[in-house]
Amino acid sequence: MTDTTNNTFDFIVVGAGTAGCLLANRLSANPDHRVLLIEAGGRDNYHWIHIPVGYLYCINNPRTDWMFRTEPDKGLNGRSLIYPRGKTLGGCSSINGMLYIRGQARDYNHWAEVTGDDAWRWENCLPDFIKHEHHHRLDEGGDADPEHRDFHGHGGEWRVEKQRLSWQVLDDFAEAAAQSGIPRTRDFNRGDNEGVDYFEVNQRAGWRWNTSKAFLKPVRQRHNLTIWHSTHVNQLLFANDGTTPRCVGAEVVRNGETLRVGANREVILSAGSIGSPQLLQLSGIGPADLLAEHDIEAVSALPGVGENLQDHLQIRSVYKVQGVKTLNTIANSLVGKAKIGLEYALKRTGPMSMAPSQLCIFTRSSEGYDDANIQYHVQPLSLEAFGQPLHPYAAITASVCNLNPSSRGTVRIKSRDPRQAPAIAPNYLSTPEDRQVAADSLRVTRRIAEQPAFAKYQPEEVKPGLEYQSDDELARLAGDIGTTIFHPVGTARMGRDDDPMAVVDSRLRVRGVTGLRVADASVMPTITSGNTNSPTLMIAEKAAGWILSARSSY
Ligand SMILES: Cc1cc2nc3c(=O)[nH]c(=O)nc-3n(C[C@H](O)[C@H](O)[C@H](O)COP(=O)(O)OP(=O)(O)OC[C@H]3O[C@@H](n4cnc5c(N)ncnc54)[C@H](O)[C@@H]3O)c2cc1C
Repeated sequence: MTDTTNNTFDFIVVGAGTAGCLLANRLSANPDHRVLLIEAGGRDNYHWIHIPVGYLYCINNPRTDWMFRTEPDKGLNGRSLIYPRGKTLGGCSSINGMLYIRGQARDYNHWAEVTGDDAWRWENCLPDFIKHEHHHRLDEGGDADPEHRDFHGHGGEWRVEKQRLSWQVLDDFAEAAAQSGIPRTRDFNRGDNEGVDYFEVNQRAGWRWNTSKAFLKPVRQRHNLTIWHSTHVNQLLFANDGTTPRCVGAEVVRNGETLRVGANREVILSAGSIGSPQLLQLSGIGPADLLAEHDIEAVSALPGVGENLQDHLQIRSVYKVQGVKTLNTIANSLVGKAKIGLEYALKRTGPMSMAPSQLCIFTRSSEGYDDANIQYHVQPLSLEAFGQPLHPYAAITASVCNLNPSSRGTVRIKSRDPRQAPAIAPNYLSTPEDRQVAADSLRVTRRIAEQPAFAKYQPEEVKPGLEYQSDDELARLAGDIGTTIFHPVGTARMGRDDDPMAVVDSRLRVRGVTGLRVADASVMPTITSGNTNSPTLMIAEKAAGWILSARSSY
């Protein structure tokens, strides 16, 4: 191994994903800080990253995806899922659905309770969402209402736009939702997201807006910022002078060579909900029995590392429809495909500018809930599974997920080899409550589909199928048709000092060591009620503030 004393920085950020790109930007804003950002994937120069519909070609593609799979899952009737995670500059923000959703105020108030730190209350998170935001309704000539500025920002790096498309069948599904009693909303992001409307997206003029373009590109010229892509971090390095172990850098593989890089002040782990617990475990921070099983010397025995995995399981109902166009029928002919390509080439609009989902609904699966506990992603298309062809008939998909599942899974290394993927076991639908919400939410889908605005298309429930009616049947069917909506969180969760399963404290410092924080989706104690990208950016914004305000290393 080459020991490169020249490779010493003030801060090392591991992982140039959603959180890592923002952190590198903020930490290098002070020219006195030497910052190294390390990313295992390559540059984000693949054209399908930037054309919105290209997420279809980035998922399950080794050029942009880690190509993980879950363990066979009992709740999914033994199925194993592909489990995409972005492997390129921008991380998952380069391959995700671009949907901009913050969650609910109660999510963050709960984090504040769990950690005992009011910094996580909704009103104290709001400024960190707003800080980097550039919201279309606040543009000159935008249609912001007077309160909009209380909730949204303008002039930040993170662009939020309106979608550049419209579908009659989705307008009518939205009307059907309203007819079923769900209120219309114009903004999902003010703390209470109940309602129906089109999603807002992270795009700029019809192109994907990922965190690499937003936070890295404008500052790449900074002399104090070094970006190493195509560089795999094998493990974190610790100095132990008999007191508390201190994280002093990382071992990386770059251009085929194994190197050590040093950090004078802090290492910030932003490798995501799979990569961060994997790296902690490989570095001797994890459950004592797991470390012993792989003969890894314990630096800090923390039983919570890799536990508490939470994800949203989307249950995809498919409705065949009559007398209206969907993407299935348009894209199934050569002329249709050509028209779609031409529209995007000329105007950056239409299906190629499409995020994976267009219409959003937050509602309750049953009367017993005080707030929305399920979310819909509705699409004017249907297919058997991602990567497979569209069905040959006109159809829509109404995918519903339980926002606050009680099932918990794990991420555990399978060997000491840093190149070997860890075992990912989400344990979906493993609690009676989650199975009940799954069954009830399928009934809510049916109720919406029965309303006059949608019933006029004579919808036929192809999946799961009206022959299934009981709780047990619907929960089992949910296991057959359910799949990840790509939101793993919680595997290095924060908590109070006396919480044995907490991995980091409320300021994201790893327990039992110094010089190391985790700042990414893995620190969430509970999953947010919605999509997880913007909450992760908010976490990174907070972390950057805390790191910069610390006078020296702690
Ligand atoms: C297909 C898909 C669709 C999604 N759709 C949406 C959506 O529409 N809206 C939404 O809000 N959220 C969505 N999400 C979720 C959201 O994108 C993630 O929650 C968020 O990006 C997580 O950010 P992160 O910083 O925690 O991790 P990541 O963005 O995954 O960043 C981690 C980075 O660390 C790197 N890394 C990992 N291990 C190592 C290592 N050993 N060495 C060096 N580098 C390493 C990775 O390559 C990656 O770049 C989606 C995710 C996916 C995958």
